[in-house]
Parts: sequence; C-alpha cells; structure tokens
Amino acid sequence: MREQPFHLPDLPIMNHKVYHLNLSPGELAPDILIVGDPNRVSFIAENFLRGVDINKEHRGLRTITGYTDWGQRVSITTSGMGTPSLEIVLNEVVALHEIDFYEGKRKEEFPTINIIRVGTSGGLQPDTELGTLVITEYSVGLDNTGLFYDAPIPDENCQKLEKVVKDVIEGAIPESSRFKGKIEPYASKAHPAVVKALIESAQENTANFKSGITVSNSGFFANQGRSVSRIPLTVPDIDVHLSRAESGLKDLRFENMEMEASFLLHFMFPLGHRAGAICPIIDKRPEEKFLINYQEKIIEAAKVALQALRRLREWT
Ligand SMILES: O=P(O)(O)O[C@H]1O[C@H](CO)[C@@H](O)[C@H]1O
Ligand SMILES: O=c1cc[nH]c(=O)[nH]1
Repeated sequence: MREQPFHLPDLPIMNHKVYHLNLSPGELAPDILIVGDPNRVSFIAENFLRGVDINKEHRGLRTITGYTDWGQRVSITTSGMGTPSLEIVLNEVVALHEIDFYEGKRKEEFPTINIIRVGTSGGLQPDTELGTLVITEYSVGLDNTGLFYDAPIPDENCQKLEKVVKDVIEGAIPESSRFKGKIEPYASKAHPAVVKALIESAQENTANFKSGITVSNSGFFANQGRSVSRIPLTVPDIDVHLSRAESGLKDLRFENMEMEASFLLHFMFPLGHRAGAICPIIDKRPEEKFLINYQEKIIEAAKVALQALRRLREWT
C-alpha cells in the first residue's frame, strides 16, 4: 500500500484531545467495541464493565472505558449511524493510538487495535431466524465513504463480491434511471482472527449464530429497499435481489444489511488493525417481523464480542 505522510494540521487536537470523540491518548483502550447507538455504550458498560474511569460524550459520541471481569481494559465507543460518522470516529480511534500528540508525529510503535462492531441489522435470508447473531466474514459497501480510501483489495473473494453485487444492483435499476451505472460497491474483509475469535466465543455461549456476508448501505430507507417517501426508489427491492443472489463464495450468503461494517473493515484491515462485526438480526421485512425487545440479543452479542476480545489478546 502507498504509505501516506501524516499532516499534523489535518488532525484537529484541542488540549491534547481529539476534536470529535473528546478523548486524550490513554483514555481509549486498544480493545474496543463500537456500536451505533450512544445509549448502547452505557447499556453494555453497565452489564459488563467495572472500574470505569472514562465516561465521556461529545456530539452524541459516548465512550466508556473500564475493565471486564477478567481484568482486560476495554473501551466501548459510538460510531453514530452510517459510514460518514464512522469515518470520523475511526480516524480518531486510530490517531489516539498511532499519533504522538505531544511531538505531533506518527509513533514508531503502537499497539494493534482490536475493534468489534456490535450492531443491529436486517435479515436477508428466509431460513435465518430473527435474533440470529450474524458474524461478518466479508462486507460489501454500497456507501461511497470507502471509495475515498484507496486501500488494496484484500483478496480474490472481495473481487468476486464486487462484481456479483454490481451486477445485482445494475440488473435492478430501471433503464430510465439517471443513476444507472453509478452505484459502485466495494468489498472488504473482516480480520480472520476476529472471525475465528467471534465464532469460538459464540460456540462457547451456545449462541444462535451464522457467519456470512453483510451488505452495508448508506441509508436505512430507500437504500435498503424501504419505500416510505413519495420519491421512487433507484434500486427497487434491493433486499429481495440480494437475498436471492449467489455470492459465489463457498458456504457464504448475503445474510444481513446494516450501515457500518463495510467501512469499518475497509479502513482497519489495510492498517494492520483487527476488525470484525457481530450483529443480531432484528427485522425480516418480507415476513413483516420486527424484534421489539432486541436488547437481550445485544447483551448476547456483546458478551460474545467481549470474549472474542479476550481471545484476541491471548493470541497476540
Ligand atoms: O444498531 P446500530 O449499531 O446503530 O446499527 C444499525 O442501526 C442503524 C439504523 O437503524 C444503523 O446504524 C444500522 O447500521
Ligand atoms: O433492517 C435494518 C435493521 C437495523 N439496521 C439496519 O440498517 N437495517
């Protein structure tokens, strides 16, 4: 990968704190859970962390740092909804570990960050039950945030996925649409150690889980096939088309849709940090099902993710 020089004025730091997360180095552990909803940060921390010494919020981005029952220092932070917000958060997460704020330069040595998204998602496959925890192996981004980071393609599977999804989307856009040909999917890969750690932890907890491909969208409504406004959808029934598509990857199907996994993996993988995602399925639209009380599933996913962070540190 082309190495990019660090340009100090590009990183706003105020009183040794990054501008959006309002954190100084040391306040964010290198083992992190990241969630969309700021209230989920407190909810998971109340259930799983003790000895909390950092609890900060700025612009709705809450971060709590404390210790697990086994004494591992872990932070839980907020991505906000969608990849544009996540892009801000991840740059600051990485800078907090990789940049020396006092010297104003990149450190020679820094820890490997382990970061796992615990989010909600919509199910795509008829035979995957509501409440199933989906462990992401690959993600395909239909947002364009990732396109601004020219990371190398992680493997051949990503190449295949980009083609498959491009064809699915193109096939679904009406000829008359001014946006035909303009949606560019990008594929990204979860770190294999994170996938392994999540699968082993899910098995240990006898959780109902599946691993699969996660499609990340740049919106919740039209972008995921929901027709609520009076404006026609560019890609009608996008969810139905993806659920029926063959991924071309052995034993992996398009399992769920959400709004952050693509960029999380795309950004962290080329930096050598380790990222993954575990997201319960909280709705299945074709069956008109919505899991109202999904908090139990968040607890289950957070427990699995924290145990995965433990494994990842033990394997380092
Ligand atoms: O529950 P979170 O983590 O926010 O994730 C999902 O929920 C939000 C949409 O409702 C999007 O952020 C989507 O990715
Ligand atoms: O269907 C869903 C559910 C949660 N989050 C999403 O982005 N989509």
